[in-house]
This record gives sequence, structure tokens and C-alpha cells, in this order.
Amino acid sequence: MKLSFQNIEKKFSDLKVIENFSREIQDGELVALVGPSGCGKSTLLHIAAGLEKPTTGAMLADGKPLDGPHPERTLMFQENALYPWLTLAQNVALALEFQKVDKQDALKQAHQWLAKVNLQSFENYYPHQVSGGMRQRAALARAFISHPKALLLDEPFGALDALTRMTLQDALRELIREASPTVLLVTHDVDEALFLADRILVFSQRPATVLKEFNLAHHEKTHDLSEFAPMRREILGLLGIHAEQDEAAAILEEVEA
Ligand SMILES: Nc1ncnc2c1ncn2[C@@H]1O[C@H](COP(=O)(O)OP(=O)(O)OP(=O)(O)O)[C@@H](O)[C@H]1O
Repeated sequence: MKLSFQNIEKKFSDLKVIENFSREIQDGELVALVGPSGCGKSTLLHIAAGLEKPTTGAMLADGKPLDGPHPERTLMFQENALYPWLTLAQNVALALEFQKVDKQDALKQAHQWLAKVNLQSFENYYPHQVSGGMRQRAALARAFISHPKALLLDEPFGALDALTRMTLQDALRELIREASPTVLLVTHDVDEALFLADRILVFSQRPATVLKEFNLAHHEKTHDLSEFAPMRREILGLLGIHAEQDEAAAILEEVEA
């Protein structure tokens, strides 16, 4: 699905959050949005989801103006949004039941999707009985089960430790390879953006405008991102973080872990 943001401006009362944003996200492309906290990244996702309307400009999916939310554009949040009173399988199946798929059939498919994210044999566990990483795996299965044409991911792994985050990024990449949805990924983690994205848009402070765009399509990437070190440094610089500070923070994180 092609997503088109056309001259989008968004205001909440007097607060201007997005300023004249125009971009086309091509079918099957993964574009990461990074920028300072509160600049308006989530608002852009909400506009693409059809949850918010732009104040001016237009949001199109495959050339048609959006008419509210639709299951073909699925939003996934950082906080695991699983229902605590349902098992992992029931949570995943629910996405299909909302679309009127028969309950037994939905459960059968949920088991298959949980296996794809390495949660076979945890189908009947409740969310509180599994780790945060496993809950996000289940949330990924739930996001993919209805074969969305566009996935709108808002800091999906933001609450996880660095190692778990990397295994989830691998799982997400596998699912994307298989299903090829168009993906918009909001993340604070520059390495996550470098690892997953075909394109990275770096935003300014609010109102969000694009400071710079980085193209990474056609790179075969591993978690060893050393070849992207100059790009990483430039992105961090645009975000006002100097590499030395970032390294010091990483060392502190390791010491504290
Ligand atoms: N529905 C709303 N009503 C009023 N103000 C809102 C609404 N949604 C967002 N805002 C405001 O718009 C600004 C941008 O919020 P947004 O969540 O898009 O930022 P963000 O870049 O995603 O931030 P973060 O990285 O911290 O999640 C914030 O000041 C927020 O308070």
C-alpha cells in the first residue's frame, strides 16, 4: 500500500505539531521516523492510521483519501496492548474475530502465527505469565495475523532491554520479509532505524519538519552496523546528541545492567 502525506499541517488548538509534511511511502517500503520527544512523530502515525485528521493537507492510501481507521492499516504501540484476561492465543485470534472470522478458525491461525514468532507452547499462557519480550512477540503476531497492508509501529520495542530488542527486531524483519507490508516505524533507537529501515526521516523539534532524509535501501544489514557509523553520527548530531555522550550513555547502561 502506498501512503501519501500531502502538505500536511496539524494543530491541536494553538499548538502546531506538524508543519507542511509531504512524503510518499512506497508499497513495501519501511520508513523510520526519528526525532526529539514530543515533536509530532506519533501524531503522523495517527494521521496515517486515520485516527487523527490533518488540519490542512491530505492523507492518502493507495491514492484515496482516508476515511477513518481500517484494519488494513494496523497500529502497534510500545506498551503491550494485550488483554490480561485472555491467553496469548486468544489475544492474537481476537484481531481476526473483529473481522468476523469464525472463532475456531481464528484460534487455529493464532497458533500458527505464535509459532512464527517462536511462542509455540506458550499459546495458553496469560500475558502476565510471560516476559515483556514475549508479550511483544505476541503483539507482533496479532499485528500480522490480519495481513495488514500497512503497519504503523510506535516505539514497538521501546520498553525492552537492548538484547531482547535486537531479537525482536530480527523477528519483525522476518515477518516483514514474508508479508511485505508498508511500514512506518517511530523509534528513539537510531540503531533500530539503521537496522530495519529502507529510509530514515530525521525530524526537528516541534513543529516537526524533516531535517534530513537518509536512504538505506538495498543494504543487507546485520546488527553490526559499523559501516553505518558516519550516518549514525550524523543522525545523532541532528538530534543534538554528540557521539561521546552517546558512548558514555552506552557504557553507563552496560555498567548498570
Ligand atoms: N490528541 C491530542 N490533543 C492535544 N495535544 C496532542 C494530542 N496528541 C498529541 N498532542 C501534542 O502534540 C505534541 C506531539 O505529540 P506526539 O505524541 O506526536 O510526539 P512524539 O514525537 O511522538 O513524542 P514522543 O517521542 O515523546 O512519543 C505533544 O506536545 C502532544 O502533547
